[in-house]
Amino acid sequence: MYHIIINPASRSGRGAKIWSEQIEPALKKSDAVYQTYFSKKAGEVKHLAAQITAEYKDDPDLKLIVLGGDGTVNEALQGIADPSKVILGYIPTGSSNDLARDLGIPKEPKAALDLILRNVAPRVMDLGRLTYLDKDQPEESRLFAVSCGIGFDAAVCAEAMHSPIKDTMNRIGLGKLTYLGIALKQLITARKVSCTLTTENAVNGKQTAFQLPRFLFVTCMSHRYEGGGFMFCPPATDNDGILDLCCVGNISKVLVLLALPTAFFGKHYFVKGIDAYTTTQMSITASAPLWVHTDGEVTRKSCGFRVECLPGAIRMITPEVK
Ligand SMILES: Nc1ncnc2c1ncn2[C@@H]1O[C@H](COP(=O)(O)OP(=O)(O)OP(=O)(O)O)[C@@H](O)[C@H]1O
Repeated sequence: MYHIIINPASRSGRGAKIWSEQIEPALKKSDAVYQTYFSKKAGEVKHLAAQITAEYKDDPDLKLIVLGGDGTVNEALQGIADPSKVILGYIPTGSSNDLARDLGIPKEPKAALDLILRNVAPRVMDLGRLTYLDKDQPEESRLFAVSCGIGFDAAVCAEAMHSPIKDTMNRIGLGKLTYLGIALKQLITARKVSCTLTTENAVNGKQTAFQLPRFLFVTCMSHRYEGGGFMFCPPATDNDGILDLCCVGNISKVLVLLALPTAFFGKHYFVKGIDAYTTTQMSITASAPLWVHTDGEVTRKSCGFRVECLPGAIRMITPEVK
């Protein structure tokens, strides 16, 4: 049986339409056995995933299908009791869809459903786990599928989540322009603070600490794309047990503006001050609290956190073995 969690609010309400006009009719025509779970408000996807995985905890191959954007998948991950028992399918209806982009899952929802119904063998995929280490606040962890980050990229997500024009722009198919506008504004106003980044060498386990004075952002990726197609980490592979980092240090904002379009093609490392690292786990301590995101979901500002790769933590329905 397929357990399908639906975020009707994804892409400013298009999720509901895609479900009722494309996915539900196709499912009814098929012989698939399924149960649906609609989120009614933000935060509910986590509870639905927790409820399903608790109720079917004895099923080692629980088929959990998420219809929504990257943020919906991220929320579902927070609720799944034991990811190793879950086979995750994804029907992308968000505006960024970076997870689907990297996995090769069709962006056309009906084609994504067809892939799920074809019953292809799932493959393992790494997850990341971010644990906040702020003093005076309880330790809290969040899983992520695509990436997590601190600084500019998270600030863009934070503002986009509450942007009054995002819905209107999404409705007329120009959602990406919202992000572009917010990114420009955030770039102008971004406060650069310093941080210490500690990585662990993926091969020999050796730890290295870097000082990044006045950094703009650090993103830690399991997949290649974030932010709607920016290929910040071209070598990132989601089943190698390694996380890839893109660190944007103390470079002029004009240079950042020049480098950002090249990041769509993964060519931004020509700029001195943008550096790539690989790690199995890393920690970051910033001199002031900054926004932090996991898969574009922003819940708080933080001065420090640890990130680790959870190799092969979940099984994912994808078109081909990478
Ligand atoms: N019924 C609902 N009403 C409002 N918000 C919801 C609902 N269900 C889930 N959410 C919220 O929607 C957000 C996830 O949206 P998601 O990122 O998947 O789509 P999107 O915003 O269209 O895509 P993108 O992030 O790519 O722009 C989460 O923050 C989640 O809490």
